Amino acid sequence: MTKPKVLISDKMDPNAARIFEERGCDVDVITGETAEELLVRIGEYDGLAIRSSTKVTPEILDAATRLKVIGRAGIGVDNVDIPYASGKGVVVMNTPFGNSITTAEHAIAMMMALARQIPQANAGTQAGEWPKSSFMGVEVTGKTLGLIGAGNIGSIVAARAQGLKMKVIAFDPFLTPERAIEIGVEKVDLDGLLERADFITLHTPLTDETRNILSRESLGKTKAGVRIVNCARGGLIDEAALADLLESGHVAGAALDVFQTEPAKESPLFGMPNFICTPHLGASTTEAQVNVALQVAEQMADYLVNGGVTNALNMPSLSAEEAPKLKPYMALAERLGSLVGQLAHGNLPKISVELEGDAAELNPKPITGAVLAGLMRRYSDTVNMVNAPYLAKERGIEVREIRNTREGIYQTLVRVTVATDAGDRSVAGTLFGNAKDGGGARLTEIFGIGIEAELDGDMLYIVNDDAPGFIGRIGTLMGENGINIGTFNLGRRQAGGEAVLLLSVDQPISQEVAERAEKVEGVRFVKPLAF
Ligand SMILES: NC(=O)C1=CN([C@@H]2O[C@H](COP(=O)(O)OP(=O)(O)OC[C@H]3O[C@@H](n4cnc5c(N)ncnc54)[C@H](O)[C@@H]3O)[C@@H](O)[C@H]2O)C=CC1
Ligand SMILES: O=C(O)CCC(=O)C(=O)O
Repeated sequence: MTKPKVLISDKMDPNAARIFEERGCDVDVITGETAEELLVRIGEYDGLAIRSSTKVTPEILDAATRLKVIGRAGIGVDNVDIPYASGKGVVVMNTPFGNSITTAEHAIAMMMALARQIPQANAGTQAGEWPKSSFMGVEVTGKTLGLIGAGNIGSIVAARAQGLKMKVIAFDPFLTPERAIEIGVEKVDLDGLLERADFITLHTPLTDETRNILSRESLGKTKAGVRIVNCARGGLIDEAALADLLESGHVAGAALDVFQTEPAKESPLFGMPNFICTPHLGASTTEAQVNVALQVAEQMADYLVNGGVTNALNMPSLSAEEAPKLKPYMALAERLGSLVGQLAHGNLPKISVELEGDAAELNPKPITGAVLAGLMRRYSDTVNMVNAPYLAKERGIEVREIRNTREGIYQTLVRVTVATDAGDRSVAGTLFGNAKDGGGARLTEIFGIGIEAELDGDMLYIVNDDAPGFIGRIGTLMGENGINIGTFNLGRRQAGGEAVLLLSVDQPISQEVAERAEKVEGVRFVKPLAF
C-alpha cells in the first residue's frame, strides 16, 4: 500500500512531522507559499496540516484531487471553507483543547497589561523618560468581568479571573444554567453584560451571529471606563468604532490579539495611547504548540492510516476504542446502502437505518453515514462518509435512525429501508463470527426474502419464478459466456413463488449477458451489481 502523503503548510512544531512519519505517512513541510504555489502543489497530497496562515479556499479544494483530510493545529477554522470541503468529501479536523489554557492566559495577561498600562510604561521607561506620574492603573479585584462566549477558553478565563477576585458574568446563548453554576458565572444577556462589565473579554468563534457583536451600537451601551480584550477573532469588534470610543475616553483601554484583517499592517487603533496589541499570539507558547502539533498529526495519521475520526467538524467522531467495533458494521452498512441504491428505482425521499440487538448498543452516526455513502454512490462516485449526509440533505432525503436493543433471529442486525414510488423496500444484514473482532458481513434479507450472501465484487441479482431447472439454465448461460461463478445464493418468498438469486462472479456482467439472462425462462428481473 502506498503511504499517505501529507503537507504541513504553516509553521508548526517539528513534533508534527515526526508523528506523521512514525505513523506511516510521508510528509513535506513547505511553509510560506503563496496561494498560487499551493494551488500547483496541493494535488499531490492526501492530508493538509495548517494553522491560520493557509487559506483553504474552494479553488484550493478543487485542485486538491487526492485530499482526504485537513487538520487545523488550533481551534478556529475560519480559514477553511468547511461547507465546500464537506461537499468534496474532505474531513476537517481541529484540536479543540490543545491551546485553550495558553489563549486564556494571554487574555488574562492582556487584561492585566491594560489595567496597569504595562506596555506603555515599559516603552517610556526604556526610552529614559521614567514616566512614573503618567500611569495610574486600576485594580481588578472586585471588578466585574463580562465574558462574551463561555466555552473552553471563556470558562478557563472565568476560573483565572475568579482567582483574581473578580465577579464574572457571561453572555453565551448556549451556556446552560447548570454549566453557569458549575463554572461560577452569572449568565446575563448581552445588554446586561455591556451595562455592568468593567472589563469585557471575547471568546466566541466568528460566525454570522457573532460578527461585529461589539458593533458601534453595542460599544455605545458599555459602561464608561470599560476595558476590552479580544483574543478570539478580529471580526467580532467594529475597529473604527472602538478607535472613536478610545479617543473619546468612553472606553478606557482596549487590547487586541486579533484583527479584522490579518496580518494587520495598519489600523486606526495603532498609536492610540490606551490601546495595546499583539500579532495573533494567543496560542503562541511552547506548550500549546507542542500540544496542537502532536494532536493534529495523531488525528490526521489515524484517519489516513486507520480510518479513526477525532475532532472532525464535518463528520461524526469515531474513537480509537469504538473504531474496531464499528468498522465491520460500517462495511456492512455501506454495502447495504449500496445494494439499496443499485436496486431501488426513482426518487428515494426517505431512508431509515435500523439497528437491532448488539448493533443497537453502538454509536449509530458512523453506521448511518456509511449507509448514506453506499446509497449516494448511485448519484456520484466521489461520495464518501463526509459528503454523503450533505448530498442526501441537498436532495431532500429524510434520514431516520432507529435503535432496537431487543434481539431478533440474529444477535445483531442492520436494516436499511427506503421509501420508493412502489412502497417501502428493505434489506438487512448481520455480522457472522465475532462482530467485535470484525466478523464477516452477510446479507440476510432482500426485499422481504431471506437469503444469505456476502456482498462483494461483481454480482448478478435475479428475481425469478421458483421452479425446477432454473438454476441449471442460469449456470449454463454463465458457462456459455465464459463467466466463472464464485458463489450461488438463493432465497424465496414461498415454494413455487417469487425467488431471488445472487451470484458472485469473477468478472463484471456485461449489458449483453444481462439481456440474455432476462430472456431465460422464469426470469422476472435482472440487475448486475458491483460492490
Ligand atoms: N488568539 C488566538 O490565538 C486563539 C483564538 N482562539 C479563538 O477563540 C475562540 C473560542 O475558543 P473556544 O473557547 O475553544 O471555543 P468554544 O467552542 O469552546 O467556545 C465558544 C463559545 O462561544 C459561544 N457562542 C457561540 N455563538 C455565540 C454568540 N452568538 N454569542 C455568545 N456566545 C456564543 C459558544 O456557545 C461557546 O460556548 C475560537 O473560536 C477561536 O476563534 C482560539 C485559540 C487561539
Ligand atoms: O495557530 C495560531 O497561532 C492561532 C491559533 C488560533 O487562532 C486558534 O487556534 O483558533
